[in-house]
Amino acid sequence: MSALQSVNITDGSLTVLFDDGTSIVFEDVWLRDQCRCSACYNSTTFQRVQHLLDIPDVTITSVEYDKSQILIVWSDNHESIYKAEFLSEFEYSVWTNKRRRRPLLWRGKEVASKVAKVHVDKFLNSVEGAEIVFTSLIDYGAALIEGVEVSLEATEKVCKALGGVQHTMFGGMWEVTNVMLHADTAYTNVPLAVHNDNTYFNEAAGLQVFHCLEHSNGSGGESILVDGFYGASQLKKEFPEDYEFLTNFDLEAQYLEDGHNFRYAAPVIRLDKFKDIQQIRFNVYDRTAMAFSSQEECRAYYRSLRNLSRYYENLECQWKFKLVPGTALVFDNFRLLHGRTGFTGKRVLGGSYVARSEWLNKARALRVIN
Ligand SMILES: C[N+](C)(C)CCCC[C@H](N)C(=O)O
Ligand SMILES: O=C(O)CCC(=O)C(=O)O
Repeated sequence: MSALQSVNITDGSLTVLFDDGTSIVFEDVWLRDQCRCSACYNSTTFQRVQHLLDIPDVTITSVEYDKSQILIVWSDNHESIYKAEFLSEFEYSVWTNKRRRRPLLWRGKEVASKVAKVHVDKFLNSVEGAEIVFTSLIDYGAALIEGVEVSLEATEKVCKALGGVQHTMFGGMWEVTNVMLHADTAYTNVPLAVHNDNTYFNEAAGLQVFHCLEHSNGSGGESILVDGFYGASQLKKEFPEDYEFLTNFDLEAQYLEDGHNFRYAAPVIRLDKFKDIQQIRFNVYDRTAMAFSSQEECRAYYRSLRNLSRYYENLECQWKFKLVPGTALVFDNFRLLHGRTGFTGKRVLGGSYVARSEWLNKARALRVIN
């Protein structure tokens, strides 16, 4: 941990030099906003006591410090203490790097040997087991939970431990069979090209959990996963203008069913403020018929989607495997695309969605991510 070396008041800000050479300039309003005294901060709820508009317009009157903390006396005679360890977290590159992720991109079945395979008892009953699963979800976007009793109830316990059952119009825990419970081809036995779910929701499901509860009197029904971030990264290298288009153009998607008309438009490749890929929303089936502002925009739409899709449809980029009863697959619906081969016979897929906020919360609580 960096110790304080010097502290200087420079009109309206404080320049703090740490003994590792790091220098950070803090504005007075920021410092007052971070005061952690009992009048300014509720240490039980981790919330500020006062409104932003009630932060007084004050100046720093005096500063005292040693290696581990700073005492500021304000022009309204309020006193604030700041620990060196707290302040050191706000060096911009340190602060931003803590929030950036570096997923381990993968291409095809090589990932099978890398994703976590954890027994359900270890996942549910040990911190280590949970850490392994969430680390695999962060690194590769998938994990396998083995030894799960072949029932929806046992699968639900896994979904809850991942962050909770996310309820949508499809229900909470669902059983997917080739019976048209909903107006969607998932409830058939036809092949499904790899896709992300819920491109028509304002926020897509975070995780999907698939547990094949039964497949009898038939064949096929293999699951397919592909790393959506890998494909998008390849598109950026080989077709940069298409990448640019798909990170800016709002593609509209829709889900229609009796009594339901979900519709949402967003980029197929969503970037965060660091220009890192944050989400893929790729589903060839749920696209609406769109009007375009120009012929060029229309042709860019088809060209860029097809170029991206070629990575996702490239068999060398796909991990194809048969889910068997007892093993629950969990994967990141913001990153991985999933699909299946056609099948015959009776096939029952149990599972649920898990909201992104909820599973990232679990991963953060485990300190798998910041
Ligand atoms: C069965 N389960 C609820 C998982 C999916 C339901 C259909 C999802 C739709 N095909 C989409 O891509 O969003
Ligand atoms: O049946 C499967 O294996 C997957 C179905 C699917 O893609 C979905 O439910 O979104």
